[in-house]
Amino acid sequence: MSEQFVEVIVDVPSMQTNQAYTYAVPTELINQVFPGMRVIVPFGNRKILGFTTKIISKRPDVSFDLKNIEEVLDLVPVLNREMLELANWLAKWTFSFKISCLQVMLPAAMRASYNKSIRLISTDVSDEVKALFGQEEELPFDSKTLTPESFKILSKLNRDKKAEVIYQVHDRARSKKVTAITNLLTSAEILIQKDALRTNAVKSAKLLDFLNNLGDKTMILKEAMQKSGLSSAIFSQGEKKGWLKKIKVEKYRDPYRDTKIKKTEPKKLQPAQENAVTEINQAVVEQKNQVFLLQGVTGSGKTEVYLYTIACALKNQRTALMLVPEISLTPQMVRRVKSRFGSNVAVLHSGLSEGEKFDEWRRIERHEATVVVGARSAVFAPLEQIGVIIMDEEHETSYKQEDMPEYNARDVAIKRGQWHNCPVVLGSATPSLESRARAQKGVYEWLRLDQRINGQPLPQVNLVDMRQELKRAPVVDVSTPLLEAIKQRLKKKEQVVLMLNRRGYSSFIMCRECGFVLKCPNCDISLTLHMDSRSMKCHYCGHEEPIPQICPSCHSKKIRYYGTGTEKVQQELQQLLPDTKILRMDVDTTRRKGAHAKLLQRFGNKEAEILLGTQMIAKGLDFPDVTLVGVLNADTSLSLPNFRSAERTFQLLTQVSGRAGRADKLGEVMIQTFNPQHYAIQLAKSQNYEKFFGIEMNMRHKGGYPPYFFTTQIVTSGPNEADVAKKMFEINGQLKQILSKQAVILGPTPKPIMRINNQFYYQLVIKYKSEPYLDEFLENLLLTSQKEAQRKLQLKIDRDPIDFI
Ligand SMILES: Nc1ncnc2c1ncn2[C@@H]1O[C@H](COP(=O)(O)OP(=O)(O)OP(=O)(O)O)[C@@H](O)[C@H]1O
Ligand SMILES: [Zn+2]
Ligand SMILES: [Zn+2]
Repeated sequence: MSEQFVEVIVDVPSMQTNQAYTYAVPTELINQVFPGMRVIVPFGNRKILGFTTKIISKRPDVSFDLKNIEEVLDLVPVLNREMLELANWLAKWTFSFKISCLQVMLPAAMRASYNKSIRLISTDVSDEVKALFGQEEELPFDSKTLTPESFKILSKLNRDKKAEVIYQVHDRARSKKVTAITNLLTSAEILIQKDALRTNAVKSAKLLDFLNNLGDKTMILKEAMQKSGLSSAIFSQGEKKGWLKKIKVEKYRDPYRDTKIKKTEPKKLQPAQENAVTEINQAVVEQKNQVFLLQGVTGSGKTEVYLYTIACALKNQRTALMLVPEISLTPQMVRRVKSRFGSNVAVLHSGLSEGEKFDEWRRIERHEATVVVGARSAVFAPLEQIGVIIMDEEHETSYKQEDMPEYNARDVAIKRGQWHNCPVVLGSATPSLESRARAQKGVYEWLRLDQRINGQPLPQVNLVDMRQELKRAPVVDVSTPLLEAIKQRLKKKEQVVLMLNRRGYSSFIMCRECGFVLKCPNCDISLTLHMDSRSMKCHYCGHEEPIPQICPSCHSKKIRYYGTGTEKVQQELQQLLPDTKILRMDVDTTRRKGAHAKLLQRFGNKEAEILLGTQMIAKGLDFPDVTLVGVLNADTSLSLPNFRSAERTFQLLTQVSGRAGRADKLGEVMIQTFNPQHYAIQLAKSQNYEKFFGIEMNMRHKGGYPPYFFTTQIVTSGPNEADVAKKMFEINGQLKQILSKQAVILGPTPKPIMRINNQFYYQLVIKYKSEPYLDEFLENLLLTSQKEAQRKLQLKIDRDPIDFI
């Protein structure tokens, strides 16, 4: 008799379970299991989800009995060979567990949910316990639904073997079903039924006519009611008479069902665009894997270039993947792509519900959508035969995921380009130093768009020296020159965008008498003032408390808030400009689903003159009437202890400046700064990326930072500071033995925010050029660190970290 076995990666994120486990396939499932399917398997005393990675037809040589897989959740594999190999690579590259890499590729709805319940297996229990169960045989067993006391009692029962815990696995992936009708009658039968009707049975006659027209098609009931003008009761009667059948059919949850999008035609390309398109399309047609850096100033028509290359891929029977940062997935952007490629487009971003994401994913998987536009995780979209991969704003840090697996979508995009033999286009007005340096060396093909469309000049950028302003007037957020400029634009009925740079910045409370600052009790960070909820909140652990009226330390009443929040600026501005409508866009006003899109739409409809926001307004916006952009505080991101802070600041200022004067009206930018001499600010003023690149590369060279050196960061955390520090010094010692003289170790040091949620964080950073033993050492480190779970120590390894803070 033939036997089958499968290798399964189980849903237990730990190093010990990082290797595949072998299970037997029960007879009834033989030849129904393939690599890349989700299965439910017994594991210890539980049942859990797993992914099959390999089918084996020969019994493995082991001394123990192999357990059977319990259930197969998928009819066809949900991960193909490319994805399985990509997951292996990703796990190694990012020092992550295989299961985390497999899960990250699928929509959240396809992860299993686990329920635990507890059941009594002994009658010898206290009255307290009996009361707890009441009439119930089982109770849900988790610390969220139970009170802490009940949870303790039940846990003890389990330890005393008087109760058992039952584990259940659920597949959360559900398609949406709606009622549809099918006709059960032939035309001849319809005639007979009609003849038999009484003359006043008008509605039945109408239904029969409708069915006759419907023929053998299936129609969603709602639509049938609309088309026929008949009520659902009439259709139900028809069902009883045996004329029609009601069935359930699947309906995609379409996030864009309410948006009507007109078809648009490609624009006539300008010469620089033409040149870029020709180069990229040649690679598309020849199926040549090549990475392009498309460096184009803001408003130079990069997006139009992307659309041309997507069209070329489709013409060659291939698909296309376009990645954009979450924040620029604006309705404007989606509209631009959908208006060109219609229902071929699937959109994936975090604003969609779990169900919508699942349905978009399946449209791609079933080849019903051939163009994907999406944020970071869309890089794993299950497209086949990819003809071109595009990454807009390639320098954006949001392409890097913070949690395991800590991947950079740029690396994954390039990897997928190799698999599909297709070009990868990295686009930006301010490329990351890494990419720009590779273009210089010829590793990437370098394409440039140096002019704005129609030869429009880049906006004039002026600096406002806030040190001078301070001498003239007390602290204000909006300086006199900026306020004057705003007033002028308002007079001309033009629009203004104001940005408050909040990176590493927040408003906090300080006592003017004794200097006391209100801090989070769990973290080493001051609490942030939130006017909307009238409370102080910790941005790291969520702790919340009332705003103090008197200083908790010296009881003085002179406690007040410092720093600038968008709300405070809005209030201040509203007082200065009472008749002006100001829209505020920040985390607080965009929390609700679709709020981001609505705010932009209102601004686009000119319902407000001023859009005031955090960096989320810096990207992608294309509004023709915006002629003034103001930056309230250019410096906050400069002062962060981060080797990329100049690069970040330059990029942000250039991006936001690019929002001004994009159509036929001239644009102007005003940047308020305390460091007008700083090269990042000066070069943002002259909008000279190339010069900035030269200076910054020099700085990186001197400091030994990327792109000259690679970096890897190791972070250990735990509840006991001494344990954490000891572990880090231990690692430091081991590293010194395997690293060459060329490598440098920074640290170990406490992280700038050392304590978060009562966990202590220490880090060290390795800077290196080429270290043959490093990867293996780090993999081993991860493996052994798992055994330290008793001391509750956590270890995280981050290759190419975005920053060290
Ligand atoms: N060939 C063209 N002819 C006419 N208009 C064009 C052409 N290409 C692009 N445009 C228009 O010019 C404007 C700017 O183009 P686009 O948004 O593609 O620039 P971008 O380089 O992506 O800008 P940013 O990086 O600032 O977001 C858009 O309104 C776009 O419709
Ligand atoms: Zn906190
Ligand atoms: Zn005080």
